[in-house]
Parts: sequence; C-alpha cells; structure tokens
Amino acid sequence: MTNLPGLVVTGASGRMGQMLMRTIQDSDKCRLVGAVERKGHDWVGRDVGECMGGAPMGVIVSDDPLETFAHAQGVIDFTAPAATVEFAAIAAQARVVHVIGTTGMSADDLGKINAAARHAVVVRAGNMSLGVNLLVQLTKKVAAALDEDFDIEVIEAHHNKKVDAPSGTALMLGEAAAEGRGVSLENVSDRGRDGITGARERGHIGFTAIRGGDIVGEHDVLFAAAGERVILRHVATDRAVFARGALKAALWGLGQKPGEYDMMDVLGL
Ligand SMILES: NC(=O)C1=CN([C@@H]2O[C@H](COP(=O)(O)OP(=O)(O)OC[C@H]3O[C@@H](n4cnc5c(N)ncnc54)[C@H](OP(=O)(O)O)[C@@H]3O)[C@@H](O)[C@H]2O)C=CC1
Ligand SMILES: O=C(O)C1=N[C@H](C(=O)O)C[C@H](O)C1
Repeated sequence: MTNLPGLVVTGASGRMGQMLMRTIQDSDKCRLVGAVERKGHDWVGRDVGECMGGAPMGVIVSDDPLETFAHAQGVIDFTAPAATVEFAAIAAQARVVHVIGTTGMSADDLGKINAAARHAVVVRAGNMSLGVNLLVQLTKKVAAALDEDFDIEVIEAHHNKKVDAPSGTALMLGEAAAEGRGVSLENVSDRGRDGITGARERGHIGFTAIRGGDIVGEHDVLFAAAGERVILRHVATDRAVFARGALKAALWGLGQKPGEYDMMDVLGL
C-alpha cells in the first residue's frame, strides 16, 4: 500500500480538487499524500476527509506547496492560471510530475510552464477525458475532409461558476479544426459576435460560450454547409471523467523524461 505512488492535489476545496481526492482515495494504483490550499483558507490545518464532510483521510491540508510536493511523486493541479504557474516552478524544483488541468492560461503563463518542463514532467490538457481527446482527433479529420463550404463553429456550455471563455476544450477543438484545414487558428478565429458583425467570413472558425446552472461541460463542433450539417458532440455528465484522466496522466508521467506532454501522449491517440 505505502509503495504506491503518492499524489498531491492542489486547490483541494475546489469542484475538481474534491473530485480528484475522492478518485485517488478509491484507486488501488496511487495514494493521496498531500492537499494544498491557499494561505488563509479555512481548510488549512484540517483533515481533508473531514473538510469534505466525511471520515478522516489522514491527510492534513497545507498552505506550503514546496514542503508538500517534496513528499510526493506527482501533483494534480486544477486551480487558476496564476497558481498553476507558481506550482509549475515548485514542482520543477521538487522534480515531481505536474499534471495541469487549469484552463484560461495566457501565452506568458504557457511560456513559464514550458520553462518548468525542462526540469520535470508536465502533462497539460484543457480536457483530460478520453471522449474529448477522441473528439479532438475526429475534429481534425472531419475538418481536413470538408472544404470551406462548411463553416466551422465550436459551441460550448458550462456551469455558471466558470470564469474563462472559450473553454480550454473549445480552444483544443478549434486548434484541431484549424490544423485539419492547414491554417493557424489565430488568423481565422471569430469570438464573441455582437451587433452588426457583417456576414460570416469564409474559412473562419467561430466560438460561442453558454454559461448556466450546473452544466458539467458540453462541446459541439458544427460543420454547416448549404443543405447539410455535421455535428460532433461530447457531453460530460460527471467530473469523474476528468479526474480519472488526470490520475492516468500522473501515473503515466512517472515513467517519462522531463518535458511537456498532453493527453494524446498519455492515451496514445
Ligand atoms: N482539464 C480538464 O479536464 C478540466 C479542467 N478544469 C479547469 O480546472 C480549473 C478549476 O476548476 P474548478 O475545480 O471547477 O474550479 P474551482 O473554483 O471550484 O476550484 C479552484 C480551486 O483552486 C484554488 N486556488 C486558486 N488559487 C489558488 C492558490 N494560489 N493556491 C491554492 N489554491 C488555489 C481555489 O481556491 P479559492 O476558492 O480559495 O480561490 C479553488 O479551491 C479551471 O481552470 C477549469 O477550467 C475543470 C474541469 C476539467
Ligand atoms: O471549468 C470547467 O468546469 C471545465 N473546464 C474545462 C474547459 O475549460 O474546457 C474542461 C471541462 O469542460 C470542464
């Protein structure tokens, strides 16, 4: 039991933090050895199991990431961009696998994560589910097969607490569509249409974000032409799909050389 790889969860009190800790607790391939929250959070110093309203899990929430990471083999991090950049430097210092699910990162943030990946294994993906990663591959294929007579629109829906748009998944799907078309997404991306926008530009890829209630995560890639439409869809109904993917990524990362990887590497897609 104690020889199992030890994992730390950051953002322990968050929607994904709690789901990740429960998933690790139920796994026979790894064990939870640490949980991190920000300084001043009311979970710090308390047992995570009790914080989640259940039985004690024997892990005390810490606000000291370096000390916590030093006792683990991997860190699973679904928090916020500023926190993730900080955790990447600390994970690199501790030489532990850093699995990053956080979305909404800037180019500058991504550059810092890339620098950290020179010293440690980083696995980063805007969506860790098997289904979405398959959808990414399908999107690339369909976009390559259908010409610009088919307008591509990525439509995503999430819960009303989500802070970034378009979602990380929508951006992955947009990148895949652009790659399939042999274009750069930044040259063809249409975001946030409002007012007199003019007619849609041929070859562009549009994004629409819906926010409401407790929607876990839904993504459509629409290919619309005169007289027909192709729609690729993924619907997540349970955050466990992201947590299971993240665990898989952490365990896979233990055997890799330092560098930045994604779920395609983990899943062999
Ligand atoms: N890649 C994937 O498969 C998925 C990615 N996500 C992404 O994961 C991220 C988190 O989502 P979700 O769990 O819903 O969000 P929540 O807001 O529920 O959780 C985020 C957690 O991170 C904590 N946090 C923020 N800053 C710090 C810090 N400096 N130190 C320690 N903890 C910190 C927050 O604490 P506090 O409340 O104190 O701010 C909170 O507990 C988002 O970017 C989301 O898009 C979500 C699902 C799947
Ligand atoms: O914030 C969320 O909840 C989710 N975020 C990820 C994203 O931005 O795509 C993944 C998933 O859709 C849930």
